[in-house]
Amino acid sequence: MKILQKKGYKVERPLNKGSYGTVVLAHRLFRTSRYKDAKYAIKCIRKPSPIFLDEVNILREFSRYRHRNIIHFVESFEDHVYYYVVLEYCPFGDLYECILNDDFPNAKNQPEMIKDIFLQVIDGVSHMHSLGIYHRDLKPENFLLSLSDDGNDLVVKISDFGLACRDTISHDYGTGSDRYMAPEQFEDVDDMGYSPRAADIWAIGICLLNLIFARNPFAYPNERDPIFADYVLDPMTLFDVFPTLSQDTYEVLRACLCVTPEKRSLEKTREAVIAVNNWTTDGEELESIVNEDDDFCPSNFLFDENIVRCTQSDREPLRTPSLLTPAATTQRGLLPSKLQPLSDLDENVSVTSSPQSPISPAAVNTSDRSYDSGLGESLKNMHISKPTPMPVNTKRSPYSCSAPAIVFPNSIKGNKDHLKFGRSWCDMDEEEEDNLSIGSHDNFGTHDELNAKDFGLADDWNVLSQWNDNA
Ligand SMILES: Nc1ncnc2c1ncn2[C@@H]1O[C@H](COP(=O)(O)OP(=O)(O)OP(=O)(O)O)[C@@H](O)[C@H]1O
Repeated sequence: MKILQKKGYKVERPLNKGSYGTVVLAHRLFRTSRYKDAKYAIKCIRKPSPIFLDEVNILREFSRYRHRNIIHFVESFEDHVYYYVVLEYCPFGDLYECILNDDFPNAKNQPEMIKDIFLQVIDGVSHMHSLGIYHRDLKPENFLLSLSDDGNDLVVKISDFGLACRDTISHDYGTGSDRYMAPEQFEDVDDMGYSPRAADIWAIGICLLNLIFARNPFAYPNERDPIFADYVLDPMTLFDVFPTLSQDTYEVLRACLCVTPEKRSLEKTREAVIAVNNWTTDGEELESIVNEDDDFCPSNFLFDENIVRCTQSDREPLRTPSLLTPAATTQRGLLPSKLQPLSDLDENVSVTSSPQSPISPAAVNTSDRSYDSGLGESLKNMHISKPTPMPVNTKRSPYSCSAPAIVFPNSIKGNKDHLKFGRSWCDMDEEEEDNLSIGSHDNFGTHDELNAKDFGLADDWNVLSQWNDNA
């Protein structure tokens, strides 16, 4: 019961709730050379857990081959109720939070920062892949933010390896989060499996669009999403979805958001990012914006180190269901058995013409349907700052009037022995959301006496409080 205390940690407050348990902030009761930091994040995973061992094994490997852009694992232990994973604490939140709160410097005003952040993401992913580890759930929620040791730089840390694998070919279709999933990862098209490496590269392409536009391009990578369908036919339709998309950004996407997995390249993505002068067409070039007075300074962005910026449990939901292995009876039956033949980013496509309104095959072919019904509705629901609640266990097809509903399996909350799943905390059902809606952003940041009940963390929090109190 008092294992945390015995191990030298005192829990301060819950940080957030993930699919598998609660993450708490704890400080060390005494420091040693091994435990240099004052604060740690402890992921408390309720037993039984399908992911604990795999995640810890992968985290251990990262501690042998440390990288500044991968979360640092400290130790793990367990009692009869929980597994505990002790991690370095990232006090400045995750990228999702920054995008959602609009306090992440935007593409127009801080283009260099977007470049820096994204290059760090690429570095972290590249290191991970060099160790033969593939994340499969890369998304802004899993990019935590910290400061460099000298306090001058914002450092991105890739976290949450609960869905990571070492398979070069995976058959776990539907693993990850719909909006970030590569098409071949989303559903089984030809029973050939998919490359998790290539799937990760696709995901970071989506993350880049999140960073620049605070939106997701696709609700899910299936042709029943009209925007994705158009993209498959002609990638330049992205210029319709994001009217201020720059040619530079498009060049980056040409390297990572290829529908054909084999064409995705992390190295080419990196080269294209380095070459970016402007992310959007509504800003000036990087050089003219970043002058001496306006130089990037993390402390301006990050404010007070003591403010816990991450993990407000009341943050607006960004619907990104994370299914590890969807049940056989799920949306699979509702999806077309095969994707249409996929076109790709065409190396020969002329991109020198005005990118704003490409006359694309998709646009021509779909002239008889209401584009608004798909695009407008889709964008409305995809805009990160105005998310629409979409309970996990109810029909969800807000993207297109014509799209059949996707029904999540009831069993997702039931017997999990046969169904390993990962739900982002923001994909909770309505009942859970009601519990969360009471808390406020300010309260979380300013009151140490956190009312955990208001944040839906009551169960775990009460147990953890008892451990501390009884100690
Ligand atoms: N080291 C950390 N420092 C600060 N906050 C953290 C840390 N680790 C996790 N968190 C917070 O806790 C949340 C949940 O953590 P994590 O994603 O590891 O759990 P999970 O149960 O695997 O979640 P998911 O539902 O995404 O699968 C994160 O989104 C983040 O807000």
